[in-house]
Amino acid sequence: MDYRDKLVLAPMVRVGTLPFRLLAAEYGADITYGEEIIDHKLLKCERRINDVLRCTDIVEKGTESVVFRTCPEERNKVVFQMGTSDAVRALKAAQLVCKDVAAVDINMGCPKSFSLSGGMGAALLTKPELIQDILTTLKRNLHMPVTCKIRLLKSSRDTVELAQRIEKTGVSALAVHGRRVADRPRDPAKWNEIADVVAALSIPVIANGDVFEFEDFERMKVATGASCVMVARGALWNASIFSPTGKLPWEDVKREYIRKSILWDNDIKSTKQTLKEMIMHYSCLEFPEGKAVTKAETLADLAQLYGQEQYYEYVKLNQLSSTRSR
Ligand SMILES: Cc1cc2nc3c(=O)[nH]c(=O)nc-3n(C[C@H](O)[C@H](O)[C@H](O)COP(=O)(O)O)c2cc1C
Repeated sequence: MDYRDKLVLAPMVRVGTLPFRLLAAEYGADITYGEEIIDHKLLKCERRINDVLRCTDIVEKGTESVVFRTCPEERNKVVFQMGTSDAVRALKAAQLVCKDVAAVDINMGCPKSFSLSGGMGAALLTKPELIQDILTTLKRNLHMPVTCKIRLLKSSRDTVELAQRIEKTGVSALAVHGRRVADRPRDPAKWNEIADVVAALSIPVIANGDVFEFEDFERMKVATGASCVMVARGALWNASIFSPTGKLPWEDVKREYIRKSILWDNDIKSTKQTLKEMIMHYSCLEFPEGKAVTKAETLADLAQLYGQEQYYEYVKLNQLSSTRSR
């Protein structure tokens, strides 16, 4: 994986599943992160080839619950992000997915209490020895790029010091979200502190925070010196942010997202959550569309809501005939 001059879709829980990643890639994202998946969960899973959808599934053993789905089309750009607090567990979990993805990333920035209480996410930022243990264990045993994503520490000097320690582990790149753990999403990202990290490292830095228009990619590159820029909310609200020819109407992007969700039989909870996030940004969940999405129980319900019944029937028919021909 080459980390120079890339536009990157950020990891987003419940959002960064296969349809959304493929959508972002179609509009121009060079690298697409999956949602964070916790190592404990992966260790209860097995890898299955899905002959009907022609993809690979990581499925909870003894169930049909798909924890991660990927397909050959995205093999060279998908990054698997993991939550962990233990090197051995992280390695075992990564070994389950490493054949199917381009890189493995460790989340060291999540400020949510479930992460912190498990010693994961931003809890790692205060444990440089553990960071080193996790990253060197992965680097030594996985023959693929390993990266991590951090937030800013309380001073720029501390962030740079930690980033330099991380660089020494041999990671291929470092993603820096320009906010501190206590910052809220509305607080401006500190691009100047990302610039300090870029200046101190030789490996590529992936700069993240407050990109909302295509032009912001270039602005952020110039302001930080980073060669890669990562976007989360700007892509969630309109995945065509990656397109150099300008954003497409939100309605078109939403329709394409629903079609891809149908095609890849995406988890209904994930599809609904992603749609709700989009609707909350442009409209309101209390309006009829929002209420109908909230009420939807299946992809068929959503297909009907967005006038995609024919497409839904066509996809299901194809999948059925593909099942029968095996
Ligand atoms: C809905 C949502 C889910 C997120 N899930 C993750 C995650 O799984 N892993 C992670 O490292 N960051 C996660 N983040 C943080 C983003 O990756 C990103 O660092 C942050 O939103 C700042 O980027 P932005 O200003 O472009 O939104 C999430 C953010 C959002 C909005």
